[in-house]
Amino acid sequence: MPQTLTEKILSRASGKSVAPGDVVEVKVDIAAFHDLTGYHVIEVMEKAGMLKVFDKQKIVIAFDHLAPPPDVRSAEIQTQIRKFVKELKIPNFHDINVGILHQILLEKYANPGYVIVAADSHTTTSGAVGAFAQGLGASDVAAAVITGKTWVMVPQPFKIMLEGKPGKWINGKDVALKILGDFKADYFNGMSIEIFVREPSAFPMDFRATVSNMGIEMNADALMFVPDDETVNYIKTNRGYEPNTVRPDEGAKYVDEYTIDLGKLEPLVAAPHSVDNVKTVNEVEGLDVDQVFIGSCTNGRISDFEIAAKILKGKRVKSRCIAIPASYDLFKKAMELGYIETLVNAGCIVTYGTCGPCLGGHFGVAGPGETIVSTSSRNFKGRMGSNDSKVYLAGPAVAAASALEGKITDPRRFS
Ligand SMILES: CC(C)[C@H](C(=O)O)[C@@H](O)C(=O)O
Ligand code: SF4
Repeated sequence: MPQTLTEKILSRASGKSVAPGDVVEVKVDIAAFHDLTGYHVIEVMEKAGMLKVFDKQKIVIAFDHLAPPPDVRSAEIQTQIRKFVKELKIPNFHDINVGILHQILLEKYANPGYVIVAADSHTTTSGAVGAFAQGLGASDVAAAVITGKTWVMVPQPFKIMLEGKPGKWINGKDVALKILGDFKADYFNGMSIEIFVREPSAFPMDFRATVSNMGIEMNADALMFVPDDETVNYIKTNRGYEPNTVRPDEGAKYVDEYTIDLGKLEPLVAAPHSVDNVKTVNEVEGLDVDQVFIGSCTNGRISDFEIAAKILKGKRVKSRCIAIPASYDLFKKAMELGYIETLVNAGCIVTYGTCGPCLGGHFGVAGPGETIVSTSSRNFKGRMGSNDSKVYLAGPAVAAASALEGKITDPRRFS
């Protein structure tokens, strides 16, 4: 029987041929956690009396939510995790100066065909390279860390085809929001989305990462880009080796199919307070904006900063603007390319590698009555701070254009 990517990966990982609906035990290739959930993962391991890991090389830990620690409790949590790392001699530990877990997984560890579990919902991000990547609760991750195994119900595979080339200011976010607007946030429950890109180079890894990242906002069990030349090039360029790839078989069966013509997309936003309250930028243009956030594991990559820098070059922002590349490596690259200088000269506050304001933690929490335009993943009530603030999710072009004008702005004005 021809197999989908989902079936192929889960068949390999479980050691038997699987079909949608099967509940199987699978071997994990990577189990990961960050500071905020790591605390609970370790607590579960301690309570179970099993403070051990199945394979040191396959555990990845990063400090991002509480990086650098905004309060004493956060500092304590990080100290405790550092102790765990030292005692168990975990090599793949990334302290506060490296980046957001999902970006680190993408840059350094995720490979096509891998099964990745991490104690964070946006683990789906690694689907950008064709990994079956799922966020799990702390107890399930603790079990995977100890045993190297987890269980899954094999999801129903859904096929999405991306055709054509995106226009100048269109980015992965517009594709994610298009899917969310057309299907609504709970549609893909129990499904895995497999995305085929007709012209691989037209939809680069940064864009793919944004869409995979928001797979969890679509409630999908996984969102994977079918590995192609772009996947191989990305891994080769970043890590110096050519990965093994895995692709669905010809004739594999999907529950449904849907095609997006990238050339026809326009800049989209998700208006408060849900990710599927999707509108075109023109429908909300002109609304006053207090703060703009360009960053997060959703849209804090080089192409996001490139787009923002193009719009902000030689100008000055009218609203507050906080910009955070998702990792130290991305920050350095953005610095070399002059994007950081451009953003700083435009009046943005720039740092790197923290979740910061994305979940209202620190580094620019939204105040009562404020309107935020954010390139991050969620706009639920109170997500970025006050319950009385409003968050509009958008790609970097809408975010930068809005910062510049101090109100929601169509970036196509800057063409
Ligand atoms: C704190 C963490 C558990 C959470 C998640 O799982 O996604 C956070 O990263 C988020 O984006 O809301
Ligand atoms: S950047 Fe935001 S979405 Fe990503 S892991 Fe951090 S809090 Fe979650």
